[in-house]
Amino acid sequence: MTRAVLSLGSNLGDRFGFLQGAVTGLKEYLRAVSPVYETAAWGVEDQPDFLNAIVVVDADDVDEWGWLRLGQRLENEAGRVRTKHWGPRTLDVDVVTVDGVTSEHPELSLPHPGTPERATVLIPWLDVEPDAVLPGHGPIAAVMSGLSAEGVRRRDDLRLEW
Ligand SMILES: Nc1ncnc2c1ncn2[C@@H]1O[C@H](COP(=O)(O)OP(=O)(O)OP(=O)(O)O)[C@@H](O)[C@H]1O
Ligand SMILES: Nc1nc2c(c(=O)[nH]1)N=C(CO)CN2
Repeated sequence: MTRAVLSLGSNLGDRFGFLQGAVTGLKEYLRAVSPVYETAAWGVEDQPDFLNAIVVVDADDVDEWGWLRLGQRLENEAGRVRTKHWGPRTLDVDVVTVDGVTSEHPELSLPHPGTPERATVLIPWLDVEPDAVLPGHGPIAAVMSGLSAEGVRRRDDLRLEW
């Protein structure tokens, strides 16, 4: 059994529809789905706000590479066009962690190296797994306590169905 935490993001087109499409595509594996957050863009700041959410998935027959491929398939189904690094996208699916797996492979780095700096990942993750631990960094609540939550706003009017 591999349990994974995936982060979903969208800042182009029907943002909520793309997140809902990803959740629907993961239906058979879902264990938890976070609230949706409207978040100011980090990295390249001159782009539209994102919607971000976290899902927890698990499966007997999907390993870490399987989660990556599944995420990439969902991105492609959302019509994602790869343009610039950290640029706007219809759907981004990042593999945040896979239980028991660390990797420094350039195509699959685990835990995802951006996680300790990203309130856009940690805040929704805390909603669904308040006691989670980020390997190498400690409890996610402690990691988040060192970051600002500015620009991360919960959208209670948007609920992902699963
Ligand atoms: N944990 C991971 N989850 C998803 N992709 C990863 C991971 N580790 C490495 N990658 C690789 O990152 C590459 C680029 O992904 P992508 O274009 O989505 O990056 P990005 O979303 O712009 O930036 P970031 O990865 O910092 O969020 C992919 O080809 C993928 O193989
Ligand atoms: N708020 C926010 N900003 C981003 C995000 C994201 O998911 N949320 N993803 C990016 C590329 O991975 C770049 N910037």
